[in-house]
Amino acid sequence: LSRLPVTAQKEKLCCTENGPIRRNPAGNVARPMVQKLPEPQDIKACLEVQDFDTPPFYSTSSESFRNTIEGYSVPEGIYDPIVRSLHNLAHLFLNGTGGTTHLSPNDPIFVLLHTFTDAVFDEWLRRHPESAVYPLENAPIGHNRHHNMVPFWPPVSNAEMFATAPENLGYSYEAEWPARPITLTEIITIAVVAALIVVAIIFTVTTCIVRTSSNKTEGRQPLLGEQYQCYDDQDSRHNDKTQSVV
Ligand SMILES: O=C1C=c2cc(C(=O)O)[nH]c2=CC1=O
Repeated sequence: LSRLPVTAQKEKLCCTENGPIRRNPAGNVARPMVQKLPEPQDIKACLEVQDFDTPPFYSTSSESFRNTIEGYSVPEGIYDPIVRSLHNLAHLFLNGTGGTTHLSPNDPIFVLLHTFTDAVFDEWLRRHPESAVYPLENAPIGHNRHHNMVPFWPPVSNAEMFATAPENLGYSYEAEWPARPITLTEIITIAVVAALIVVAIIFTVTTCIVRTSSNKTEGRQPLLGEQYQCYDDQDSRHNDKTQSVV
């Protein structure tokens, strides 16, 4: 705020009762758990949560990607009422306008935080195409698949926005994501391919050794081996003019 022109500093940036934007990052001494920001490994962990959402499709849902990225679960997905992580933790860390619901959009960090949260969601959609299922019913009002998102106009449903960005929405995120863990199927495939390569190598090497050694053995044999001697004996018998042939 101090970097704004003096006139802007005196003005209310937005029409709230809260006055100018306030930040006191990591300053909430009453809540030590919100004195830190989320870590990169928290992003990695939440990207591995399998299901998009789980009953009751609320802030108490456990093992739900939606509730985890929102920040009501530990980053691995287990719901814990005292935990604040990821998106919520970033809000609460700001400890001021940006940490107060309904005022937080007044802090410009809001846009960055929510854009990054959407980028994580986009990456999750990409990694879990098989379990990317938006709740059809039983979610709170406005949060079922075909409900329209309030307050957008013209109306747009949750289902329409439950889509990967570049392919469906016309924008993309430039972010480096932690490596995806190898799945069991991939481990089995790699093991089978590696085993086949090892067998092929052993077969090739063995064949070469056998051929080389048999070539060597053949090479050492006298040109006139037993069979040639045999022919030789026969020939000499035929040629022996002293023996009568019957
Ligand atoms: O502005 C917000 C403030 C929040 C505080 C929490 C919390 O978990 O206590 N969550 C928030 C979300 C916001 O958007």
